[in-house]
Amino acid sequence: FTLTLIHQALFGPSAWHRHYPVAKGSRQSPIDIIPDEARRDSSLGPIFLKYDRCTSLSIANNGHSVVVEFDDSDDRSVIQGGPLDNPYRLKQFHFHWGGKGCEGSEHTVAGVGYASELHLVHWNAVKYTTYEDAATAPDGLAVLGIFLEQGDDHRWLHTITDVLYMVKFKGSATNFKGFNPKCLLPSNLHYWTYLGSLTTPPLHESVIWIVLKEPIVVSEKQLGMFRILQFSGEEEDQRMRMENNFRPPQPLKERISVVVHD
Ligand SMILES: Cc1cc(C)cc(S(N)(=O)=O)c1
Ligand SMILES: [Zn+2]
Repeated sequence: FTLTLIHQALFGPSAWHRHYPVAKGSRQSPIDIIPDEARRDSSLGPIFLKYDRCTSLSIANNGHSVVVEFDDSDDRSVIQGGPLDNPYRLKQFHFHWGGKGCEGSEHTVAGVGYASELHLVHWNAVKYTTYEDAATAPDGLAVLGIFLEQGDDHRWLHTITDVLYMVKFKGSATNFKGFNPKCLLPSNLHYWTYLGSLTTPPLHESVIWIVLKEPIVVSEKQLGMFRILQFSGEEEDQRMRMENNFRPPQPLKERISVVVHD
């Protein structure tokens, strides 16, 4: 327990500003979304998700989360519409979660967190030639955030939780082809959107955030499967269970507010 506290103090969110001064920037993520203060913008339309099943490639443990990578060499799997000027290509998705019974989402809604949060990361391949270039540009990335609420078993999440044992340790990866993330979407795509950042270092302020209002429901058992993952590598003797890998909400600063579409 004390090891975790020391680890948090040295490497956790409150220490990131030492190596990444942008951590105290003007458009940091996540934030606490206050629905009653969200502005309506009639020019803001619905988002469209075109996810082609055959672009998923692999699932990996990168020491911070479990990530499913996609083939982003063309526009087969994209998000478009809403606040976006052009299609953004799906590159990867990953999760953030808490400890047993604790909250683990990054964004909160009127101060309330969810059990977990799924991030589908897309990049602007129309304006930028590589993901790396897009990741440092103010309109380079579009991340779709989906809350996971604890309840009944999710019908499709087992396709991910069933293979987590294969990527238990940092640096491990395995084949994960033919997965369509459409099965992880809630029934409606009403969303809040605001300009923000990556929520883990390097914290680039390059993300147009689109956070869905409706959570998906997953069971405590399925959430518990994420906690078999380790922050540490197989060879490290200090076993560090991967949990509470979320950044707390950051100051809204001069961002007037979030915009809502429903
Ligand atoms: C460091 C980092 C990289 C990527 C692609 C995405 C994020 S996040 N959690 O903001 O979606 C963080
Ligand atoms: Zn994330």
